Amino acid sequence: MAKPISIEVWNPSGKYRVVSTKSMPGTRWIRLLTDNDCRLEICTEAKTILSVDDILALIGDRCDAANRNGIAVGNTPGVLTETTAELAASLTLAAARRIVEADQFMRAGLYEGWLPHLFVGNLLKGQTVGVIGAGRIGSAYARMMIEGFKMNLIYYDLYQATRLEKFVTAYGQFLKANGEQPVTWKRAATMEDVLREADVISLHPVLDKTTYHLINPERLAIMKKDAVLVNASRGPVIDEVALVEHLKANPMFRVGLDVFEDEPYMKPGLADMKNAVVVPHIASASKWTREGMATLAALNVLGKIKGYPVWGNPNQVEPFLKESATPPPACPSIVNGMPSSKL
Ligand SMILES: NC(=O)c1ccc[n+]([C@@H]2O[C@H](COP(=O)([O-])OP(=O)(O)OC[C@H]3O[C@@H](n4cnc5c(N)ncnc54)[C@H](O)[C@@H]3O)[C@@H](O)[C@H]2O)c1
Ligand SMILES: O=C(O)[C@H](O)CO
Repeated sequence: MAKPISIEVWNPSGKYRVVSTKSMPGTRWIRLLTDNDCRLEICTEAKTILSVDDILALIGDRCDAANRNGIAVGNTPGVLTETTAELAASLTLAAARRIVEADQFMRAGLYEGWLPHLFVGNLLKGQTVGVIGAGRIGSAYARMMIEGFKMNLIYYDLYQATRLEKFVTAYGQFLKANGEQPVTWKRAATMEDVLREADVISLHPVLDKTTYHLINPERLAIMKKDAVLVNASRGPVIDEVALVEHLKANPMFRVGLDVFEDEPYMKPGLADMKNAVVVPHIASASKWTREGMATLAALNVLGKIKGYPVWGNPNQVEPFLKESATPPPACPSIVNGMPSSKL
């Protein structure tokens, strides 16, 4: 039997019991629930990852009907795209321009004056950015790198990224009309083509059996020796043991990682590699996104309680996020199609 889990309770006399496994940023999500007759229990345990036993202890045996009939599962896809893409772009720059190494050098008091060879890195302008998985985040990242740094694009996806291609074509024409070198795009026939050609490669596929260890020793071997590899998708997309070996053998090869194969742990040796920039799964950690996630999660719960239908497009959720407006009568995103009457 797991030990009791500490909680903070809002609106104790509320009719509907809502359990949040984490405290979340902002207060709108709390207000939305408590103003609508919910008793909100927020887990206040210091540990970040709750075990299944912990979650069972939190939910307790008071959700029998929900357990028997199946529980609606909601998510919050509409607010993560740009924030996650921006972190991938930050990792790209940090790795290409050796920001973390240089920062550590400076703080260690090692700087004795300007030197031509001090922390020389890679220029992005005019180079090729490779995107594997050109969905929502991959496409947003590609646009940032193309528009921001005038990089050419090569991408690999199972589907054609038509809007992205149109954007690059139009931006290329704009640059040309202004007397600048136009940017170009190419849809690669194979993932290997991207790995061979690109100077920067950012991974944005879903994690499934087709993308597990997508980056393996053979594929690392075909990448440019001074390439930059970024992963803000899911850790197991990279064979991290192979990556550590590759980083050791190729000091000019750099990576930026937001996610790890055995999260929260890193594979042995990774933490010692100066050519790796590592951050603790913070890609979605902007105030706007995290407050948006909390609000959308609360509205999924409320929508189910009130019997609202599911919103038509879970990626277009602006009407739910306006502080001053009443949210639409809908669940922003329910992924298992559980009807409201089942609650
Ligand atoms: N680090 C974070 O905090 C964070 C935040 C949000 C999402 N994510 C992760 O980012 C990734 C992308 O999310 P998204 O919202 O853009 O998803 P998405 O579904 O919009 O895009 C994923 C793309 O991957 C493509 N794909 C699937 N299998 C592939 C394969 N074998 N090879 C190449 N492409 C393939 C799909 O066709 C799709 O275009 C996911 O893995 C998601 O879990 C991470
Ligand atoms: O990785 C993700 O999907 C988000 O950052 C957390 O939900």
